[in-house]
Amino acid sequence: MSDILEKILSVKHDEVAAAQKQRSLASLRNDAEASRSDAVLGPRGFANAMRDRIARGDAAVIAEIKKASPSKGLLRADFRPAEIAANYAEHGAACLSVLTDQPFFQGHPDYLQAARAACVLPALRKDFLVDLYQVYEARCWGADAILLIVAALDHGLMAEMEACALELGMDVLVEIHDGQELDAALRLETPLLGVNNRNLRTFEMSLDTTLGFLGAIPQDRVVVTESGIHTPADVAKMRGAGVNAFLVGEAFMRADDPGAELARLFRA
Ligand SMILES: O=C(O)c1ccccc1NCC(=O)[C@H](O)[C@H](O)COP(=O)(O)O
Repeated sequence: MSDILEKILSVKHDEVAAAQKQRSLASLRNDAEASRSDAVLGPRGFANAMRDRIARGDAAVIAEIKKASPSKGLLRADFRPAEIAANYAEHGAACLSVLTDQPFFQGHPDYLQAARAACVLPALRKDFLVDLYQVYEARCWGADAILLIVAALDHGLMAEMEACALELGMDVLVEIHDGQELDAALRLETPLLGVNNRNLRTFEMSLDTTLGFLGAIPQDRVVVTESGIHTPADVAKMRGAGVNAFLVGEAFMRADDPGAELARLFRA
């Protein structure tokens, strides 16, 4: 029986096939290339925003905007992406992560555009990318970075997608969860290496997943701990181990005031 990740990936292949019937790759690529020099859509420098925070001694927080998730269902009924983005920016987020997946996370490409327009922060297209077509889409929608999940991709295609993203001026967050995936991630150029504490097939969660990788990750990579960060103690545990970059969704989405919750978790 297929797990949730397999189901998501199958839907993504169908979505790409359907989108390509509406609009050719060549047409999409033209707009993606033109967007590089667009005053509004031009890339904002996701990796640099992360590195700047860390160089100042602060935590670099990628604050996520997600309405729902497969593991937890609806997270936030009163969901206004632009307001949330501005609120995150006011409270010190380094970057945004915006779900564009609709069937599993109730996301939308419009949310990415609205969030980005509401503040100056760079934004990640948070979705399950399985095809170059989605990389061009991401840039057309104003994404400053894309997520590449090692478990979801053939390694040759992953390298091609990274090269395409970099060529378009976007950064890449590469995501791993288990040991065999690290080598493939390190073959990419990106400095941003996400370790997902959530097993995307079983939803099991352990912050020890990030901690277990630390000895094996070269110093020139920025380790981003992803998922399951809920308390100041979780943040302190990570920072104590030398992890200074975070991707947080649920804890903020469930709070009355997501930005204030960000400040509360990361104040120290
Ligand atoms: O969040 C899920 O339920 C999920 C299920 C299947 C694949 C991916 C999933 N989440 C993506 C993420 O990794 C998180 O949105 C992100 O790391 C933030 O996690 P959290 O702070 O725990 O919301």
